Amino acid sequence: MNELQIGTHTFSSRLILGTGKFGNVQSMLDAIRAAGTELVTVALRRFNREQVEHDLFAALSTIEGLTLMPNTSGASNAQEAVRAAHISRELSGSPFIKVEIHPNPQHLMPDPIETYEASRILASEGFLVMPYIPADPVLAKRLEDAGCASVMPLGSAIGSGHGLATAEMIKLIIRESSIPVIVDAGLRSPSEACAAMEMGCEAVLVNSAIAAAENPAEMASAFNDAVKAGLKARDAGIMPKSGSAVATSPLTSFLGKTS
Ligand SMILES: CC(=O)[C@@H](O)[C@H](O)COP(=O)(O)O
Repeated sequence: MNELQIGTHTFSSRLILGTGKFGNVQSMLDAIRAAGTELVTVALRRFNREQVEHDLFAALSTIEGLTLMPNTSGASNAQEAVRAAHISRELSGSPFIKVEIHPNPQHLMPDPIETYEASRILASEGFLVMPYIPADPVLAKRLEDAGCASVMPLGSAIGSGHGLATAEMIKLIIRESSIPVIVDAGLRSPSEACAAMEMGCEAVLVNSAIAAAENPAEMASAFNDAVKAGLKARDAGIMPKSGSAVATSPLTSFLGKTS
């Protein structure tokens, strides 16, 4: 199966995990392994420079081949996000940064203006910028032109479990985009991840649906299967929809005689 290419990096897995909301560190590590994921996002505010042996960064480094994508969650404007990105690169050594600027805790919607500004600056500094954005095709194209490595439109509000509420807008983004489009946020069940892949997304980012499941590792494994199934179906060529019924019985027999 073909690989996910983000900037100069390639990944076999199309499932990106968030590391928040897990009941404990072991549950998070088990879920990451079960998901087969190679890229996880971590909020910068959760790195702990003073207690390396206990912190999340140390725990994640026990998983071989795992790449970190620090995120700027907690930043309320471009200036704060850029500062967070600089610190995160120093601490993690990762070239990836998920620009996440949502100033209003009531709905956590990304601020498109501040997100664009931070992404433009960080891309010009050589970061592999993965901005979390509203499902807006115009903004997505502007971010691509600004040098972002991918765009990550929301399926629905973070942690809401409302799935692919923005599906039609995401399809427009995919149609216009030359960089990977990754659905980030709102997915509730593996079937939605499968649908996102069938639709043409290059990957999905999931946190709440896995961390809040009764059995996070089993759910991570189910998402892993679903993402693979969606990609496989897309590559196999999904039949077009028809406005009317199309009989499955052929009008001519195998011998070429009319039935
Ligand atoms: C962890 C992270 O980056 C979240 O902000 C992300 O948007 C995931 O959303 P869900 O928790 O809805 O999967």
